[in-house]
Formats: sequence, structure tokens, C-alpha cells
Amino acid sequence: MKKGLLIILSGPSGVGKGTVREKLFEDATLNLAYSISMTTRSPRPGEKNGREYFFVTKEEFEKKIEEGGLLEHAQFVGNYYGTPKAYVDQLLSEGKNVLLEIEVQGALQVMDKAPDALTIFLVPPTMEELEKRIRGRRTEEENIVQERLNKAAKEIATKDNYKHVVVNNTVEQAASEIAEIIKENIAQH
Ligand SMILES: Nc1nc2c(ncn2[C@@H]2O[C@H](COP(=O)(O)OP(=O)(O)O)[C@@H](O)[C@H]2O)c(=O)[nH]1
Ligand SMILES: Nc1ncnc2c1ncn2[C@@H]1O[C@H](COP(=O)(O)OP(=O)(O)O)[C@@H](O)[C@H]1O
Repeated sequence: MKKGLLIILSGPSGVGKGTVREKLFEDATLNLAYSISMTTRSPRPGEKNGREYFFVTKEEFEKKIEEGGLLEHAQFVGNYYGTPKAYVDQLLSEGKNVLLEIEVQGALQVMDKAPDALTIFLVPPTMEELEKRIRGRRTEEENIVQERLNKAAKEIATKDNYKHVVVNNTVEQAASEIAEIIKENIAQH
């Protein structure tokens, strides 16, 4: 069977990655599968272990690194995040197009290992709108919101490392632009 396409979606915290991703997954023709990451951050209300993330301790995460079980990993605002490798390999070999929703340091590691990966960076229409979205979500304490916003400008400065940059004006528009990019790449893959 033909191997699936590896897709990286990055963008600053609160830009709308998760929301746009949910919309993309409504389109079955894209044949997408989501890579569930491992993290040491605490679950938000409503998040479930094994669905949004595998929530683990620092010790468990470091053991996974030592075992070579992660395709990439990085620290983001005080926590570890990483992509379990075996699951991604399995999905790709099943022909699934696998979406990694990861931050920029991890994305650069994957670009090195898999230069053919389709890479997309999602940007907010303005920094004011980004701030409105991250605050509107009400999932982080004020000091964490500040740290994430400080990080956002630095992350956006790396966007030219990605093959595509998409503005998240509306969820429908951003998801449809990304769907088109994915379809083109499936056709050429
Ligand atoms: N490198 C890396 N980054 C990840 C991974 N999983 C999630 N992230 C990124 O870590 C950052 C923080 O994620 P999270 O705490 O869920 O906050 P959110 O993006 O605001 O919802 C985001 O940029 C995620 O895309 C991973 O496996 N590896
Ligand atoms: N295009 C958009 N317009 C307005 N609000 C949006 C848009 N996309 C996402 N949001 C809202 O912004 C907040 C952050 O979105 P989320 O998907 O959690 O971001 P991320 O996964 O990038 O951290 C959520 O409250 C979401 O409903």
C-alpha cells in the first residue's frame, strides 16, 4: 500500500490550530489521522488522556526520550511535548495522511528527518486578534497567557521555514485553504 503523507501544522498558541483541525477532519476524502502527542502539561477541563494527549509525568516522558520512542520532542512554556514514533509509522504505513500539530522546534526536527513532509504554518489576522482568542479560551492563567503571547511573535518569525502559510481569518476559510493544499499534495505524492 502507498504510504500516507506526513503533514505538520504549526502556529502560535490560541491561533486556532485545534479548531481548524476539527473542521479538516470532517472531510473524509482527506483520509486524515491525528498523531496524539505525549505531554507533561496538566489536562484542561474536558481533555481526556489518550484523546487530546497522553498526559504523563516528567519521568515517564524522559524515559520515552531515552528509549528513542519519540519522532521529535521539545519544551514549550515549562512542559515537554513529543510525538510517539511507532503510532505515526503505523498510520503512515496504513496509507493514512498523518497530521502532527506541533510547535516550531519539533517541526524543525521533523523537517530534517522527513524533508518531504507537507508543512503549514497558521498565523492570526493580527496580534490583537491572537490575544483575544487565547484569552477568550480561558484555559490558562494570566502569567501563562503572557508567556505564550511573548513566544508567539518569535514563533511567527520562523514561518518562512514552512512550505505554506495560511491566515486563520475564519475557520471555514482557513480549513478550506488547508484542505486544498493537502489535496494537491496527495495528488502529487
Ligand atoms: N514539538 C511538539 N509540540 C507539540 C506537540 N504536541 C503539541 N505541541 C505544541 O505545543 C504547544 C502547546 O500546546 P498546548 O499546551 O496544547 O496549547 P495550545 O496550542 O494553545 O492548545 C502548541 O504549539 C502545540 O502545537 C508535540 O508532540 N511536539
Ligand atoms: N477563525 C477564528 N475566528 C475566531 N475565533 C477563533 C477562530 N479559530 C479559533 N478561534 C477560537 O480561538 C480560541 C483558540 O483556538 P484553538 O483552536 O484552541 O487554538 P490553538 O489550538 O491554536 O491553541 C478558541 O476559543 C477558538 O474557538
